[in-house]
Amino acid sequence: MKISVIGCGYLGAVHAACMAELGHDVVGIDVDAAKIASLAAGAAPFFEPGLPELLSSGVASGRLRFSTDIAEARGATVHFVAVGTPQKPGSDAADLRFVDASFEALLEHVGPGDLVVGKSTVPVGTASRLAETVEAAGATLAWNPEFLREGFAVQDTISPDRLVYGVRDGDDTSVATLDAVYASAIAAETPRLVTDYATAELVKVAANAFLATKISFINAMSVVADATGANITQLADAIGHDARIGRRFLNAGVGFGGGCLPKDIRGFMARADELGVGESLAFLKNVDAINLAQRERVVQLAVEAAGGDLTGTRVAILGLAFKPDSDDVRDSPALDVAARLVSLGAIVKATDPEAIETSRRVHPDLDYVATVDEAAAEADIVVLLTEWKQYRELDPAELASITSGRTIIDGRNVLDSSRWRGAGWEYRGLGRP
Ligand SMILES: NC(=O)c1ccc[n+]([C@@H]2O[C@H](COP(=O)([O-])OP(=O)(O)OC[C@H]3O[C@@H](n4cnc5c(N)ncnc54)[C@H](O)[C@@H]3O)[C@@H](O)[C@H]2O)c1
Ligand SMILES: O=c1ccn([C@@H]2O[C@H](COP(=O)(O)OP(=O)(O)O[C@H]3O[C@H](CO)[C@@H](O)[C@H](O)[C@H]3O)[C@@H](O)[C@H]2O)c(=O)[nH]1
Repeated sequence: MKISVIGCGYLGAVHAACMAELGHDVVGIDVDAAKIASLAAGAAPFFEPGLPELLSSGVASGRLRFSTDIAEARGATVHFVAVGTPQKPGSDAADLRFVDASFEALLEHVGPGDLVVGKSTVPVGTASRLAETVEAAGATLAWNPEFLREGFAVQDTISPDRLVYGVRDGDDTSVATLDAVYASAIAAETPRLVTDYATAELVKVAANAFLATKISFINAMSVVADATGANITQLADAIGHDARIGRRFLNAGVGFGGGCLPKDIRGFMARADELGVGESLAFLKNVDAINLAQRERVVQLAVEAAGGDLTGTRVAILGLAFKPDSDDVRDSPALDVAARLVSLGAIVKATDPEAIETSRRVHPDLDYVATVDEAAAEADIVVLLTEWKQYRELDPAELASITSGRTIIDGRNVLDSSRWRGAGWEYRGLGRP
């Protein structure tokens, strides 16, 4: 099939490359000329495992092209829209200006019978509004929310755990078109749910709200664990054995960040307010507040370790990305904590395997170093904030040979506390006695 993908960021670039991998003829379009130049050369403009291989093979095969010219969408029959929907400046609501602009530009180039497919995460009600303009242009709209996780984006796109198609009632043609797009997943019997627009939009934000709630639940438990000497990891293991609860997304730590969970729960609350049902989502305010408080807890652990005043204390920060296997620092708890420690007078050296350049764009003032050794040299306190594999596997004895202090703050609760204590370190986690 001939496919266009409008918006080639963390979602769209992966989607375009995966669609080409599945055998489709794909053009990816973005207004960011630098991003398109990189993609057109077969190089990933951000870190995502598996993406470089798909880009280079797709571009080499001729099945994958990139352009800044929206007119290149002409000729495709399925058009995915994957532009950003960030938080509106000064508000909790989603900013739809990129969605509106991309639809306006795209609709000048769609043909009769084309299918426009919304992938961006949008406030419920957006699709039915956009459907009118799409239909006026002779095309049809479907909303097909995306559930991929950064770090696993390629596998999540090729083999999703479910597909959701939001379509007009009885629109079997769009369902058949999407089934053809996702033929390999359909053949693998991936659950596929056909819904109306509103349900498809809500499925997406409800899923993220649930995940955020699960993380804040365990983080709230970690506060109680700290107050009682209980161990949050054992608690999570124990409740996680209950299949109704499940162990995944019960890792207490510095909390959730990224370009999705934080802004999606806020956008969901803002939309619910507009709909007059804000009270029903009031609990999400606590989810957000608990999450942000985790960052402060880590900062306080550092203040305590420094004897009450961080002025002049040398702190090594390990990890800046919002999660491992990503260079994304949008709303990253790690980068936020690093900046707060600096503002409290600490002398911070920060490192990350992939996220230094992206961090530098947000906080050019921070002192970035390439390796753990450089960050930890002479440090009084070491703070682990993103659980990259290489940080989880750190050898406490080796690290002790280069640091001045012996305090490790495990902001992700991933280190073996007895091993670190056994090697002479003061170990501090969140809810870990
Ligand atoms: N990142 C994820 O893991 C993920 C997963 C599921 C859903 N989503 C949703 O997908 C959407 C995109 O997220 P993202 O993380 O890829 O954002 P992003 O900021 O990385 O990418 C958005 C891209 O859209 C481009 N763009 C903006 N206006 C445009 C226009 N008029 N025409 C063409 N391109 C335009 C930008 O230049 C940018 O490259 C959001 O709604 C997000 O909530 C993201
Ligand atoms: O037990 C856990 C699990 C995750 N996190 C944090 O939660 C954040 C989000 O993690 P994750 O959900 O794995 O990453 P994303 O790539 O942001 O993916 C989420 O957001 C995407 C965009 O909407 C959705 O498509 C995905 O389904 C949804 O998981 C990260 O900061 C993690 O460190 C925790 O603190 N504890």
